[in-house]
Amino acid sequence: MKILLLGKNGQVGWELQRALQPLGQVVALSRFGKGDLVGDLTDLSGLYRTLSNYKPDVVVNAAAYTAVDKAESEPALARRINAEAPQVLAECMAKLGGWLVHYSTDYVFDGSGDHRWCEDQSTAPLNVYGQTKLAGEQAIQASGCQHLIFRTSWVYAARGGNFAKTMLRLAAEREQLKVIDDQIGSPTGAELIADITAHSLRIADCKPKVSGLYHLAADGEVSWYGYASFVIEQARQAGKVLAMQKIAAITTADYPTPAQRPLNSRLDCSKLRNIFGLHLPHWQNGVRRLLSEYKEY
Ligand SMILES: NC(=O)C1=CN([C@@H]2O[C@H](COP(=O)(O)OP(=O)(O)OC[C@H]3O[C@@H](n4cnc5c(N)ncnc54)[C@H](OP(=O)(O)O)[C@@H]3O)[C@@H](O)[C@H]2O)C=CC1
Ligand SMILES: Cc1cn([C@H]2C[C@H](O)[C@@H](COP(=O)(O)OP(=O)(O)O[C@H]3O[C@@H](C)C(=O)[C@@H](O)[C@H]3O)O2)c(=O)[nH]c1=O
Repeated sequence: MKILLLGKNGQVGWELQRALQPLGQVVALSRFGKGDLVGDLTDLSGLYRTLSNYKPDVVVNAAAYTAVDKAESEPALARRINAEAPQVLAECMAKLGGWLVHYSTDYVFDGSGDHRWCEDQSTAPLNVYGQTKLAGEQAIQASGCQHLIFRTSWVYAARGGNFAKTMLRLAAEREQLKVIDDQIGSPTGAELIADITAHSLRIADCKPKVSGLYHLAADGEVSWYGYASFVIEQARQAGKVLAMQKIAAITTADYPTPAQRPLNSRLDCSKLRNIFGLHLPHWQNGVRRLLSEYKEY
């Protein structure tokens, strides 16, 4: 299998570099590309040329515009990277007859209710990032290419920026933290996402019917406040000295941000479980592992 990985230095991209190796020949690109291969998702004609010449069997797109608040003031750039580039990738893979693996987000939903969202439920993103990610999904689906789109949530990894690492940094610097307690979701490790991707691709290679959209999030649920409390408690138990004396649970209304975020980010992952036979571990398992491996911590 000839695999082209885009976004190799992101949280998920970094883990994919490891997880995809056993599947075949992997060429991994950052935004700076390699030789004639273009890796910059803003360069649509360069992407088209790269895929047409290189002719991969699989493109795995881990590159994205992920700055949720900043996207509100850079909608054109977010759309280019999250929607227009995936459309080019999908149209090329439709012509080549290959697979496109792509990642999307819980932020495509409006966050109403307290149920777990299924893949076929109505989307209504509250912010620019979510709107552009949804447009990317839709372009891939419309292209007719064979695809695996994994909608995941609250991604963390030892490498890269994420909420858990922000909380550890703030807890080391400040006496008090205030964290939102009414947005509920499931922190999901990049390592897990990469391993599930590799497993699913192996199955997809012999079963083209699995092409489609899947929810992929760790089991269980928690608020950002509960997640932060868990991370800080684990750090303390491991002997880390923190300045933080108090962590206060606040509401979304108490923490205004440029981008509105959904209250209910619970994803129902039964489709992934049924089609691929995969049981996703509880979010605490992966977060414990992150903390035991995270060097600076
Ligand atoms: N992070 C999260 O909490 C969640 C992420 N997702 C989705 O999962 C996927 C992976 O996310 P994650 O690994 O966390 O994201 P990261 O922000 O860690 O990584 C994104 C990568 O995209 C790259 N990138 C940004 N702009 C461009 C560009 N113009 N051309 C090429 N590469 C570019 C970045 O490059 P550089 O390093 O050079 O900046 C970075 O390596 C994305 O599709 C994201 O939308 C879904 C749910 C939650
Ligand atoms: C730093 C901080 C954040 N928060 C809140 C703000 C926000 O509602 C929540 C998470 O903040 P962040 O900005 O880290 O997370 P955010 O960038 O919104 O995370 C999202 O990223 C994109 C890419 C996704 O696809 C989503 O699944 C999700 O992971 O925590 C606090 O309550 N207190 C704090 O001190």
